[in-house]
Amino acid sequence: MDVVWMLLLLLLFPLLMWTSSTFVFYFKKFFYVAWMMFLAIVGIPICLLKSGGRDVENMRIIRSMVRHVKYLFGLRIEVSGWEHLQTEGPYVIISNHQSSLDVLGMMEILPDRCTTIAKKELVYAGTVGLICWLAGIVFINRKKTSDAKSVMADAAKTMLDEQIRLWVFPEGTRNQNGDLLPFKKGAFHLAVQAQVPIIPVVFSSYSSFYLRKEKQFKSGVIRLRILPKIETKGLTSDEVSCLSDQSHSLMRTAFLEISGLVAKSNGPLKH
Ligand SMILES: CCCCCCCCCCCCCCC(=O)SCCNC(=O)CCNC(=O)[C@H](O)C(C)(C)COP(=O)(O)OP(=O)(O)OC[C@H]1O[C@@H](n2cnc3c(N)ncnc32)[C@H](O)[C@@H]1OP(=O)(O)O
Ligand SMILES: CCCCCCCC/C=C\CCCCCCCC(=O)OC[C@@H](O)COP(=O)(O)O
Repeated sequence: MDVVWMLLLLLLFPLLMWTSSTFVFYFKKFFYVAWMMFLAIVGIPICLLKSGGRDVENMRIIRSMVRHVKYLFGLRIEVSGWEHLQTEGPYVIISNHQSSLDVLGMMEILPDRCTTIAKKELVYAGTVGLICWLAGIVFINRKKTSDAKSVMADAAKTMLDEQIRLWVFPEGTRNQNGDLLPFKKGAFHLAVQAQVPIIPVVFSSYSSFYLRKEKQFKSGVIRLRILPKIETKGLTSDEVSCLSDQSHSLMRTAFLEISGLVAKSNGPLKH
């Protein structure tokens, strides 16, 4: 009887993959999480052997382990503006955030000695959480601004002491509304406190291949544009709002351009 069920399932699987885009969506989502968990199981001992504990250098291991994943999902990543990452010393990278798939684009361009700021809940994500901790990811409690601010102030000092770069998602959450959300201020305070440049990175809209609400996950292209650095030397906390607005405007323009979208007088966007 078990064999009959097995055969039925084996027949049903390709049929569902062929006929149901919803099935494909859930299968790919499940496979993405499962594969990342598996990669982390392999990566954790490698990190421990190489660096003996929590160390930003472990990000190199994650980077090299994750780079093939785009092929498994039929995704192509086109990067422009590489020259803007040729900057010595610490800096803050800011990017828009649409989905956990952003990790694929992130690992495509992640500079050496660069880690990220993430919500504290991620540390509990099983093996992925553990490898994130080992790679020096800075966890913040988004619900407690004062805690998050003090963790980020410490991060500003560590960046300088240990020559570390930090990647921040200034929208503060995942967003697939076809536009950028208003920016939170943490990334800009961080850069001003450390007096380091900001390098904006923009991911094109995933709406042509990945739609959460419509349950679609097809093959597609992610365009990644690295923008010129924005200096913060001499700026004070009074100029943070201005810096945030300037970055938002530059990134929104790039987002629209590389996504093939047009803005309707700052309102909703159309293809
Ligand atoms: C082998 C396989 C392995 C696979 C593993 C792959 C690993 C890859 C990991 C990828 C991880 C991706 C994770 C992504 C995320 O988790 S995104 C979510 C978390 N990130 C953020 O939220 C960052 C952005 N948020 C902020 O920066 C916020 O500003 C925050 C600090 C959290 C505060 O939030 P909030 O209060 O809601 O917002 P405001 O910005 O409006 O701030 C309120 C006032 O506080 C002032 N402020 C903010 N920050 C600071 C600061 N650092 N210092 C001083 N003051 C600060 C801000 O100016 C506001 O005051 P005013 O209104 O200006 O007076
Ligand atoms: C004990 C098992 C728990 C299982 C949990 C599975 C966790 C996911 C595991 C693998 C996914 C691939 C690695 C991606 C890491 C990226 C994390 C991410 O993108 O987090 C979302 C966060 O930016 C914003 O979240 P909100 O939308 O604001 O909330």
